[in-house]
Parts: sequence; structure tokens; C-alpha cells
Amino acid sequence: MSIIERARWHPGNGINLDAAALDVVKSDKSAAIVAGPGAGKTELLAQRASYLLETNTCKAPRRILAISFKRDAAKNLKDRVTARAGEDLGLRLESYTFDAFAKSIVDRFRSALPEWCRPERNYEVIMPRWQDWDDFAGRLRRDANISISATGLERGHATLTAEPGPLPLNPKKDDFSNQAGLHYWAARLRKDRTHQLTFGMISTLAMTILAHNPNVQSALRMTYSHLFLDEFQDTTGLQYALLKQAFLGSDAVITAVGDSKQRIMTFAGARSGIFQEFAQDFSADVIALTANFRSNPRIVAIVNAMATDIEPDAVPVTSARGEADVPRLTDGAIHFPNAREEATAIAKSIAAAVGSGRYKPEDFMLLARQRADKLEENLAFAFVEEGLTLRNEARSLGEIQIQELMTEPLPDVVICALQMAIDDRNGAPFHRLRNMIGPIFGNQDDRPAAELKVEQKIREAVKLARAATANAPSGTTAESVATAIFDSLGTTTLSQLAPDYSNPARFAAIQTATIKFLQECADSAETWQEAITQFQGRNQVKLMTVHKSKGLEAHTVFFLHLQNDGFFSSADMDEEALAFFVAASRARDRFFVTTTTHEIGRVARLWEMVTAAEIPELEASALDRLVD
Ligand SMILES: Nc1ncnc2c1ncn2[C@@H]1O[C@H](COP(=O)(O)OP(=O)(O)OP(=O)(O)O)[C@@H](O)[C@H]1O
Repeated sequence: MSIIERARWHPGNGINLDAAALDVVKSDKSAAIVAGPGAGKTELLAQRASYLLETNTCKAPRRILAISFKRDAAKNLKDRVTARAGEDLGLRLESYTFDAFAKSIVDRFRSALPEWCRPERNYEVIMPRWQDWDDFAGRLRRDANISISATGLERGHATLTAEPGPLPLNPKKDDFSNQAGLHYWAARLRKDRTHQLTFGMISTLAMTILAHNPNVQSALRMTYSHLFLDEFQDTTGLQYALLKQAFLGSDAVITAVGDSKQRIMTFAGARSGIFQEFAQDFSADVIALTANFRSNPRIVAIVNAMATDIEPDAVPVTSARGEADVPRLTDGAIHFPNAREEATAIAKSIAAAVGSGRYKPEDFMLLARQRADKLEENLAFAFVEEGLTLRNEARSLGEIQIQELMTEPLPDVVICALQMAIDDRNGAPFHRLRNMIGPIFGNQDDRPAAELKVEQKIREAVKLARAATANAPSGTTAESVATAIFDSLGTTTLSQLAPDYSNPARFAAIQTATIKFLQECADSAETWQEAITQFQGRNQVKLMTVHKSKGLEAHTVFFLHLQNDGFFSSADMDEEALAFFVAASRARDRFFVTTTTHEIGRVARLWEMVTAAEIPELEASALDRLVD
């Protein structure tokens, strides 16, 4: 592909970038981009990747390393860049989650670790639950007289000193201040058992490799000239330490984007003040973007008011959409006498809106802070009455919730192959599939043989899937389709799709959930096309928790049950304020909150935000106007 001159490069796909965003896209300096919801952060990174590759500013054969928090974000970025810049250039963008990045270093350079902390090759990735931490904390109390809480152990187990950092080559007794952590490491790396590592421990090991092996560190630095860090507000101390170990003092130009007000992962250890720290450490500019491309001016006013309530000096943003097409009814707080009446009113109004032909079911999103299952009981019934399908994204399929399954690569592999088997080109299934399995065969290194192998594997999977789809969709045939695809690609390949798939129990749980869900969808579908549509959640109204709604958007958002029993009794209201802000900012055009009791004392802080945003109280009958 020919190189485009920098001055002649323009953003594509009908995207207009304002001057500030264009500066970021073309910048040759590290920068922390602080931007509110709907500022187009993902699009900005996709455009920057295209610019760097198409103009050869990221000089071949060097690459861009994009680190995202969520797997779907990592995948989404790669797909967008491939679509825009083409397959060949797209291969020079490597998109990882933090965990996958750390694991790739450990898996490649494990033998460079000091022996005392070197895991065996087939170590198992573990994701302990609270109960496991609590059990271990109990054992420490009993056997070693160390007192630590389950949460303390979870947060600090991977770090053996006060601050996260590499492990020493030859440890002396005084090297470690975190005795609890040391016991934990010893228990996971016992000689007589399969070695087990958490992702936190994997990050520490990656740091250790880089700290003691200048060759590995410089190879990494040679490979990547540019780095993207998405959802930077959620970076943990450990992840940040790994980033510094890998790139501090290198020539890499780093673009970190995020929004400190969407920091709702504090329970997972997200570090506050991370933007300032990054700006200082990497001499990066801090740039604020103030456009919101998602929401109409009224929703943006709500989002601004909530932002100021959270951070008094928050920079207000402006709707890039202007006043056109703003519906007459945009927001309100509605009290219902009980959950059943609430469900009926919401279902009826959505059905009328969809019936008008102006809206699709997926234009509506129902959000709950927790206990979506409990809300589903009443809602599902009312939705069926109205001929609509409600999809509770928090419903469990064995150990995995639907909302979690949808971010996994394994079910997407099945859907891509199935789509190709029935000639459904929606969302470019071949490219998606190739982006997922290609790296496993090494096609990122531009090896034609690897590329051929990938294509051959895909052809085989599609052939078998096509044979299985000759039968009408049903629970039984769905299982045959999924099994045919799994068998043709093989467990060895599939278990490399994500770093946690090397844990057999985790892989089996995802595989079982994929089959179960495909069976459910096929059972209630007339055609395979319909089964795919259902699997992907198209033509359905979604109910989900706020935490899973991050990065998503819908025309109309309902935040259900802004009342005491809609929240955990131990809820920290400062964190809840951030989550509530995330919820409101998912709305493109309409935002409603509901209650079914007057017991709202515990969430008074959130009602202050409703008041600050001047969201009016409405009668339930106001929802009749959703059809407008
Ligand atoms: N430059 C642009 N021109 C027009 N539309 C845009 C532009 N950038 C983004 N959009 C659209 O605006 C919406 C929000 O974009 P995106 O999801 O990338 O924002 P974000 O900053 O990641 O949001 P959030 O942090 O709230 O999830 C999307 O519908 C996207 O297609």
C-alpha cells in the first residue's frame, strides 16, 4: 500500500474531527487525553492508528501496541483499523488487554526468570473468588500468625513489597515486606503441584523479566513505536508499574485516553490521580476534549450537571449534535406504586414506540445497579405480553452471565463461522474470525504460510458448520454446529484465544455457556439467521447492570429503582455517584429514573444529582410520549 503524505491524510468513514481531536491524531508527543462520555475516544484511537500506519509515521516494521481494559474494546479497535487501513497495515496494530500483554511476555520469556519464581510452562491461570482469598487468609492466621483480610490479600498478593515492582534475582529474607503475599506465592508455586498464577502475579513476573533482561526490554521497545492506553482511568497500580518497566525512558509515543469520572472499577484497584502521574512520569501533555458526539444537548446538560456534582471543577462539554432531532420528552423521574405497574408501563410505552416504526427494540436500555434477575421477573412477563423480547444480560448460563459471554472471543468464533456458513456477511465475519485466530498461527509476523494455515482452518470450520446447518435450528442441531466448529479448530487453538482460557475450568465454562446459549436461541428460532440475531441481542430490549453498560449507548436509557433496595447495603456513595454518571451518559436522547418505593434515604446522594441536573418528576402517563 502506498504511503500517504502526512499533510494529505484525512479521517475517513464520514468522521469529522475538530481541531483539538485532529491535533491528538497527528501528535508526535505523548499525551493524556481526558475526555468525557461520548467524546469519541475509541474513534479517536482508531483514527490515530490509521494515521500512524497510513502515513508510515509508525515506521514499518515497527508497530502500535494498543492496551485496553476490556477484551471487546481491544477487538473493536483492531476491527475498525483493519476496515479502514486494510488487512496488511492492520496487522501492525497489536491489540491486547493488560492481562494478555503481561501473559504474552511471561509465556515468551519465562526461562529468563530467576529459578525461585519461575513457573512451569503449562502453569494454570487462576481467578480466585472471595471465598478462596478468605480461606487462605484464615490459613495464614492459623498457621503463620499473620492477620490480613480477604480483600487485603486479594489486592496485595501479587506485590511482595510496599509498592508494585519486579521481584529480586536472589531474594534475601528482608527483600519482602509483604509476608502474606510471600506465603501466597509459595503456595501457588509448590513443586509438587501444577503451578498456578493470578493475572496480578503474571504482571509482576512480566515486570521481573523486563527488569533483569535488558535484551528483552529493548526488543519490546524496538517493536513498538507507539502505544495506546484505553480506559486509562481504570489502570491499577500494578498495571501502571508494568507500563513503566516496559516503556519509561523509551522513544515510544504514548496516547492514554480516559475519563476520571467513569472510574467505576475502584473495587478492582483502579488508581486515583493516574492521569497526573502519567503526565509527570512520561512528560506527557494533558489534553481535554470537550465535544460529546453521542448525546443531544439536553442529555449533555444532565451529564455536565452530574459531572460538576462529582468534581466541582469538571470541564463542561458541548453536544456536537446540535438541537436538531431532539425529542420533546427527554428526561424525567417517575414513581410507580409497585414493580408490576412499572413493568407494564415501560413495556407498553416501548412497544408503542417500536410499533410506530421509528424505533427498534435495541434503542432501549434498562439499567440496574444490581439484582437484575429480580427485576427481570416482572419485566419479562410484561414484555412478552407486548410481543417484545427482553434480554436480561445479567442472566447466568451456568457460571457465566450473558453480558460476560458477549465479550468473550470463543462465542464470537462460533458466530463468525456460523454466519459464514449461511452466507451472512453482517459485521464482516471473515475478518473478525481472522483477527481472532490469526495471531495464534503467527500471521502478525506477516508469514504467508501462517496466513494460508489460517484461511485453511477457517474454510474447514465453515465447511463443517455448513453441513451441520443443513438441518433446521433446534437445541440438538445447535449443539452439532458448535461442536463441529470447536472440533475443526481444535482445543489447542481455541484455548489460546484469551489468556484466561489456559485455565481448563474457565475454558470449559465459556464453552458450555456458548453451547447452552446457542441452543436456547436455536430452539426459539425458525431460521439460523434468526438464531444468530437472537444470540447477538439484536431486536431485543436489553436489561443489564451499570458496570456492564460501560462503553455502550442507547437512544433511551431507564435507570431502574433508584431506591434503597436497588443498591447493596454496603454501597459507597462516592463510587455509586460515578456509576450513576456512567448510566446517564449512555443515553443518546432520553434518560429516565424510576422508583417503586419511597424509601430512598440511602441513595440521597444520587437524588441530589437528579436535582442538580433538574430532571423533572413525571407522571407514569408521560411515557406515552416515547412514541414521539
Ligand atoms: N468524530 C466523530 N464524528 C461523529 N460521530 C462520532 C465521532 N466520534 C465518535 N462518534 C460517535 O459518537 C458516539 C460515541 O463515541 P465513542 O463510543 O467512541 O465515545 P467514548 O468517548 O468512547 O464514550 P464513552 O467513554 O462514554 O463510552 C458513537 O456513536 C460514535 O460513533
